[in-house]
Amino acid sequence: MSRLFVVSNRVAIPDPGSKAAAGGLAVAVNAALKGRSGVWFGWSGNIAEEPSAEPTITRKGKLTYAVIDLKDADFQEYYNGFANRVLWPILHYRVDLAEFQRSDLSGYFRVNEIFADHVSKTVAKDDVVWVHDYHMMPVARYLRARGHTNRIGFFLHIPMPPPELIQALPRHAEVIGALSYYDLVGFQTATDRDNFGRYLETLGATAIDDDGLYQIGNRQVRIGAFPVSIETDAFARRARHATRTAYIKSFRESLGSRKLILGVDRLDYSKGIPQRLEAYETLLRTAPEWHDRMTFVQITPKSRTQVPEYAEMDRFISTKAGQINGLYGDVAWTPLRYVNKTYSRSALAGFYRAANVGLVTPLRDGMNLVAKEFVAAQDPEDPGVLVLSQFAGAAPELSNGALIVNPHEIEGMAMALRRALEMPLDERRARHARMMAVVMQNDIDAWARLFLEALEPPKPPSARSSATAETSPVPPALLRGGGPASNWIQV
Ligand SMILES: O=P(O)(O)OC[C@H]1O[C@H](O[C@H]2O[C@H](CO)[C@@H](O)[C@H](O)[C@H]2O)[C@H](O)[C@@H](O)[C@@H]1O
Ligand SMILES: O=c1ccn([C@@H]2O[C@H](COP(=O)(O)OP(=O)(O)O)[C@@H](O)[C@H]2O)c(=O)[nH]1
Repeated sequence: MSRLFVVSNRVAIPDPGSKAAAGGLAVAVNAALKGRSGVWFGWSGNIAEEPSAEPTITRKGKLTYAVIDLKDADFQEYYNGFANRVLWPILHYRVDLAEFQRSDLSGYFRVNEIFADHVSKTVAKDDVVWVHDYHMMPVARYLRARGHTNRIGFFLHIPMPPPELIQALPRHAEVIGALSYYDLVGFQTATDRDNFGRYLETLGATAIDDDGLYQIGNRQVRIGAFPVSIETDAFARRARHATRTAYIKSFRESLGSRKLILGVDRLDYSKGIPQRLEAYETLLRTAPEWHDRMTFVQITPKSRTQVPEYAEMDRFISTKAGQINGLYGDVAWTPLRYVNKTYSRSALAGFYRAANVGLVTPLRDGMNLVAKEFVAAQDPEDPGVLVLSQFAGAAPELSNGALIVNPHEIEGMAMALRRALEMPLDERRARHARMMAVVMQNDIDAWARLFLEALEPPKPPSARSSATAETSPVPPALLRGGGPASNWIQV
C-alpha cells in the first residue's frame, strides 16, 4: 500500500509531556493519520540561524515526523507576514485588515520552495501527497516543476471567499491559482467549494463534469467539500472520564450552583470574541434576575502574538473583560472568567461536559472543531446547548440542533444566550441527539477516508461505467454538484 505524505506548516509530534496544540489543523491531521503509515512533514516551530539542511526525524509506529527550522526572516515574511497578515484576513473576508508587502510574498514563495525541495528529496514515486492549508498553496506547483507525477491533494482549513474578494489579493493568480496544480482541492463547506469554482472560471477554467472536475490549461483539477471533524466516539469517552477527575470536580464546585457558559477560542479576530463579550454584557444589563446565577468562562490561548492585529485584540479584550467584571461583579461573584492559558484536550472535554451553554460565535471560521467537541462531550441525558454562529463552517452540519446566531447582532446573541440558559430538558435532549447523530456519522475517519478516496487516480472508463451510485466512494453532493454540504451529512 502506498504511503501518505502529509505536508503542513504545523506538525503535532507526539510528546506526552507537551501541551496539546491549540489549533484545529494539528488536532485533525493527527487524528486522521492514526492507524496509517506515512510521513508528516512541516515546520518545527523553531527559529534558527539558517533553515535546516536536513529535517529532524521522530518515528512513532508506522509514522515518521520530519520537521525543519526556519530562519527569522522566513518566519517573519512567510508566517507572520504573507500567511497571517494577508492570506488569513482576506480568506476570512477581512480585506480591510490585510497588510500586503512584496517582501512577504517573496518570503512566502521562498519558504514554499524550501518545503517542496525537502519533499522532493524524500517522496517516493507512489506516495500520495496531502498538503494542508493556506501556508502551503504553491507546493504542488514546485513539485510538478521538479517532475513529480504523484497524486497530490490539498485541503483548505479556512474559508474560501467569493472571487471578488480573492481578487483583492495582489498576484492572486500565482497564489490561489496555484491550487490548480493539485489533483484534488478540498474545502470545508459547499460554499467555499463553489466560491473557488467560480474563481477558477475567472482564470479561464471550464467545468468538464458535474462532479467538480475542471480543465485549466493542460491540467485537470477536481474540487469538493469535505467538512473536517473530530474523533467523536473517543472524545465522548474522554469527556465521560474527565468528569470523574478531581480537577473537573473542583472546577464545577468553584461555580457553586451557577450555570456555566463556556467559550474556547484561540485569541483571533476571526473568532468574534469582542462581540460575544458585548452580548454577555447585554444579557447582564437586561436580565438582572440572572445575576449571580451564571458564570461565563472564556478560555483563550494566545495566538500569533507577533502579528500586530493580534496584539491589539489582546489589549482590547483584556480591557473589556475587566470592565464587565468591574461593572457587574460582586465580592462573591465574578461574572466572567477570562483565561489565556492553553488546556489539554482532556481538561477541555471536562469543561465542555460541565457547561450548560457552549458559545461559539466566530465572524468567519473554516470549520470550528470546538463546536463539534462541545456536542460530543455532552451527557445525552442532560446536555448543554450550543449557540453557534451562522458563519462557522460547522453551521451547515449543526443547524439541526444549535441555536444559530448572527455574531454581528449583539441583542440577538444575548437573546439566544438567555434562551439556551432557560431551555427545557426535553428540547435540550432532542437538539443534542440530532447534532450528535451528525458528528458520529461524519467523524474524522470519514473526513480522511472520503478525501483520500476522491484523490485516487481516475478509474479507466470501463471500470467507471460499471460502478453504481451506491458503490461510488464519494457522495456526488460532496463534489461540485448541488446543495449545501449538509445535504449528505445530516441524518
Ligand atoms: O498554527 P497557528 O498559526 O498557531 O494556528 C492554529 C491553526 O488555526 C487554523 O485552524 C483551522 O483549522 C481547523 C481544522 O480544520 C478549522 O476548524 C478552523 O476553522 C481553522 O481556522 C489554521 O487554518 C491552521 O493552519 C492553524 O494551524
Ligand atoms: O486551550 C486549548 C484551546 C483549544 N484547543 C484545541 O484547539 C482546537 C481548535 O480548533 P478550532 O477548529 O476550533 O479552531 P482553530 O484554532 O483551529 O482556528 C480544538 O481541537 C481545541 O480542542 C486545545 O487543545 N487547548
